[in-house]
Amino acid sequence: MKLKIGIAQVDIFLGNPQANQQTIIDYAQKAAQTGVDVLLYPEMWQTGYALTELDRLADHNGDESQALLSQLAKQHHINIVGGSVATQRDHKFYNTMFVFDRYGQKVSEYDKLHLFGLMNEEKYITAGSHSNVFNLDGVPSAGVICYDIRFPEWVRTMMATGPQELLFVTAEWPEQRIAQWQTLLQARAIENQSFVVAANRVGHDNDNVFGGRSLVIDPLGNIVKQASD
Ligand SMILES: NC(=O)CCC(=O)C(=O)O
Repeated sequence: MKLKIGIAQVDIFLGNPQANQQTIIDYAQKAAQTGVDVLLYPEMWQTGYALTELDRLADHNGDESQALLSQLAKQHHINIVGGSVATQRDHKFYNTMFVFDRYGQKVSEYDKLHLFGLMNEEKYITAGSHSNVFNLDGVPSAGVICYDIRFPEWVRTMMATGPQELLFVTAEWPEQRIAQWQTLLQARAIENQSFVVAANRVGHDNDNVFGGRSLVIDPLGNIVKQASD
């Protein structure tokens, strides 16, 4: 099975879902025009890390994000690994990935399990409790969110269940640790003998400059493609 992968390595407007939704719409269109089978978006693409404004910004049950991603998947007939968005459920906030198949059907929903203290995530966000495996065009796959890649045993346990052949990673990974980004992703590819597809955002927010360098890595750890900063 051969899959053409699209990675949306985009900037994110802090606390501005409308502007960010337009970016996501534009990239789905570009992906469809170039025959992409699976499109991956970055972490927290609706809002960025506007964590102090989650009361106002978090997507209730993820309804708005899910409707948009489902519609784009169906309209363009592409699978979408929807990065992640800030969601609100039962008076708690989560960092949630939604995955949709080509027919607009949701195939997975995952709340980030390892919260990143250096970006204050654990002060505002509730950790998820389960892993994230799904099947896209017959390819067994898994998805993780940013800091999750620093937990190799946990990733390995999830990847071994299939075994999963493809690991999708969505991120807001700062430039200052970008060398670790690459090394960690190559390690996850090698130890799981799987492809790794990783989307990192570019641009900056009030606290961080983000490093881009989105990657596709083969099961031997070789870099198949790497974006710039
Ligand atoms: N958004 C994140 O989880 C960032 C993780 C990160 O930067 C790291 O070094 O780990």
